[in-house]
Amino acid sequence: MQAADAKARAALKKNADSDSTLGKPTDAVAFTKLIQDDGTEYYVGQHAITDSKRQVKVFAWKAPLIMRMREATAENPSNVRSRRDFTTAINENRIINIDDVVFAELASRIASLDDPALAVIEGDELLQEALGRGRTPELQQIVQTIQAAQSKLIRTPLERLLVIQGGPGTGKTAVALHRVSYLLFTYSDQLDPRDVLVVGPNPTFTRYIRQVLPELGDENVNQTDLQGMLSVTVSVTRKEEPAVAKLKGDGRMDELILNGLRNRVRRPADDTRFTVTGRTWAVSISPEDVDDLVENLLPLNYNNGRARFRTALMSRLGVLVRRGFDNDGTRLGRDPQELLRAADIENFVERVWPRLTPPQFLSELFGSLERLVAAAPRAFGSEEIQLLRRQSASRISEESWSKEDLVLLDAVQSEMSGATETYHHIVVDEAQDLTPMQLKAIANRSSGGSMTVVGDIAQSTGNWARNSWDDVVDELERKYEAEIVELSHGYRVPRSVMDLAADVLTQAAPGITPPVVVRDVAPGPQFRSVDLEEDFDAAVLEVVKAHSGVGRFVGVICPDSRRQDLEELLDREGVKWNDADRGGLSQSINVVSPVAAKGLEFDAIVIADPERIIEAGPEGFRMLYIAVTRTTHYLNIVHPAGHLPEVLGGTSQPVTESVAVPITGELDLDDDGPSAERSINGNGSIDDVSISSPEHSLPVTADDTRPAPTDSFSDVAAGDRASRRARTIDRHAEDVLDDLKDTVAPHLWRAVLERALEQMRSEP
Ligand SMILES: Nc1ncnc2c1ncn2[C@@H]1O[C@H](COP(=O)(O)OP(=O)(O)OP(=O)(O)O)[C@@H](O)[C@H]1O
Repeated sequence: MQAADAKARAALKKNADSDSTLGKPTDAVAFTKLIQDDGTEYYVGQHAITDSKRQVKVFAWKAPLIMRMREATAENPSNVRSRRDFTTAINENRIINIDDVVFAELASRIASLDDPALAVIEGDELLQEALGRGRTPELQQIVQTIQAAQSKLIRTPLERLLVIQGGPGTGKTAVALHRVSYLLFTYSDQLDPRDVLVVGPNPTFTRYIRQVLPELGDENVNQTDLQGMLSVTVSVTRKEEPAVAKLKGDGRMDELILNGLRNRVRRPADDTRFTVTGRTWAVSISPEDVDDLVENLLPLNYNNGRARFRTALMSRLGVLVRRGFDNDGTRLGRDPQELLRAADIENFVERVWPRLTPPQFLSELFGSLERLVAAAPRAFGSEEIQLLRRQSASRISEESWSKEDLVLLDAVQSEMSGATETYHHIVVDEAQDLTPMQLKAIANRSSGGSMTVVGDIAQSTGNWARNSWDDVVDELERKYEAEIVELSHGYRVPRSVMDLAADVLTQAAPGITPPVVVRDVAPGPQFRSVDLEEDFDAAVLEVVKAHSGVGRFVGVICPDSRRQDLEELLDREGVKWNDADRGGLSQSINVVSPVAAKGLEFDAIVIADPERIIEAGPEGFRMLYIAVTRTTHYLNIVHPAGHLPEVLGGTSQPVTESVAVPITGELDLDDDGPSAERSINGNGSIDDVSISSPEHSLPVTADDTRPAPTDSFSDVAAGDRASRRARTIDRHAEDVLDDLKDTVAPHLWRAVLERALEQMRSEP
């Protein structure tokens, strides 16, 4: 049976969700039993199961009642006495393990602990088992182990602008997708899967996440990357200079486009005469008449305005024809408009209000300095206008377009037609990188402002790398005020790796706290120093093969400058590998650029030359932070001898163009940063000791964890620390000055700085 409308479809789907035939016969019937204080029992599974009298035997995980009960914690059991988790054999509906949590008992056990929440997560066997599993090229659903903090976000009501901030691996993507499933279930009378749009940063990411919703029983949700979301399809053949790319993402481009379109409507310089069939006289339209006709139509979208202009013109000319007949004293026996020549009308409309396509408009705008100057809002500088100016191709089909142009073409399309497909709920992943123009394109597609926006400010890179959610929220806030909520536990990255990442974070995003890690995994980060440049790629390959040889899902994160050589070596050696920057992921070896690695995860990450990743920038430290945090288990860092960056415990100081300014949280000016004080010992665990660097302390072996520190280097370490601190302070001071210069008149600098210090001191 076909459902005629969205509501009926939703009702059918809801019924189907409680149909015991959903899911495979080998799926677990239920995975949890919740028992309330009064003894009532609730079985929970992937799908609801009802008996012949339509009594629910097993509740779907996403039923609001169940979600609320699963948020029970030891401190706040909310009428839930105990929870029993069942583990079933894979592809066999047979229980192989049972784990019981009795909340009162748990409460007394953890009462004395420093961080009870963490202790509970660490002690959650089912979760730990799930996190320890090997990864695949597709993200998996997490219904059985959703954590209380995640559940609260999943359950946030539909009509919200929810922003989820969280460090790497805190489950933001997983939460956003499970939220979609929850919303489709709970608001099935208002929300059809086709009303939901999930937007990711690139096609590889979309492929990586696309199975989660169908696995949860939700087909037909639109999942796409940003480029795929746009309404204009032209192929991208042009790469912009960074300054041009940044400018084209600027929100002011919207106004430039609007002005540019309005400027295309032109009044003729002289009167225009229109022949009247069968008459010796003609009717004419003056420039002032055109002004009158156009005035009220300009605020309409361009195409609609054009159509209305044509109608208004015809009716005005009709009046003039009728008047002419009256003056002649002749009877007009038909519609006066029929006496006008269609070609004359079309030519005139085309002269005043030309028919345009988005590519034609943009090509002509960028190709004319005069048009650009006329369209540029006052805030545009002359250098900015020059940045946009380019030679138009002689034929529109030969014009070259950049990916930044695509967003502009989309904006032109929407200004022209006023019609963009809209969605009731939009999920935006990796939102921290989006340009204002991209954000506008997304906001344009939201029918009422209901969105789930996820990302991590510390991983914000690109031309619009940012240090807060403020401007993102400004672009997206229409009907609802944004609620920014943070996830603080990291489920992906093992502790020893996150400790290393935390050192990188001090440079990447000072002031941001790394996630609280919930698992330990041996062996911790492994370092490999390579003496000769000609041996470098072979050393990377050796490490990669060691992982792929035992069936691990490997990501090789490689800076662009090393990419071609590495790819050639892989091909020469006949190694099967996959280019993760184009298309999808393969089960075994995937070569990926730092920026495309965002959002992905692998069993093993091999970083080839971290120093070059930092130097390639922009936001090189953030790129390295992203690279380090992609692993669920193994991390290998291969570097040329003497070129291990200081933030990873080496001695090299990569030359970077930009250093992120502090973001949030307290500034601890006396903090030397953990990188100066920590080292990883031979077992991969971390000791709080002072050392200089592994390269000073021991000869570098072929494949080595960072060696244990020795006391004899503590003086060097102190000296290093002092000079590093001085350099860090210098850099930040320069950043603060740059910001001041950009935003405050010079005579106010001192007062502003003094006031800022005062405010900092008075903050709790
Ligand atoms: N409650 C959970 N139970 C089991 N696995 C979980 C849970 N939460 C998160 N994970 C797992 O942790 C990993 C990281 O999750 P996810 O990719 O959603 O994190 P993220 O915050 O989006 O990371 P990034 O910032 O790197 O994009 C995934 O493998 C996910 O399945």
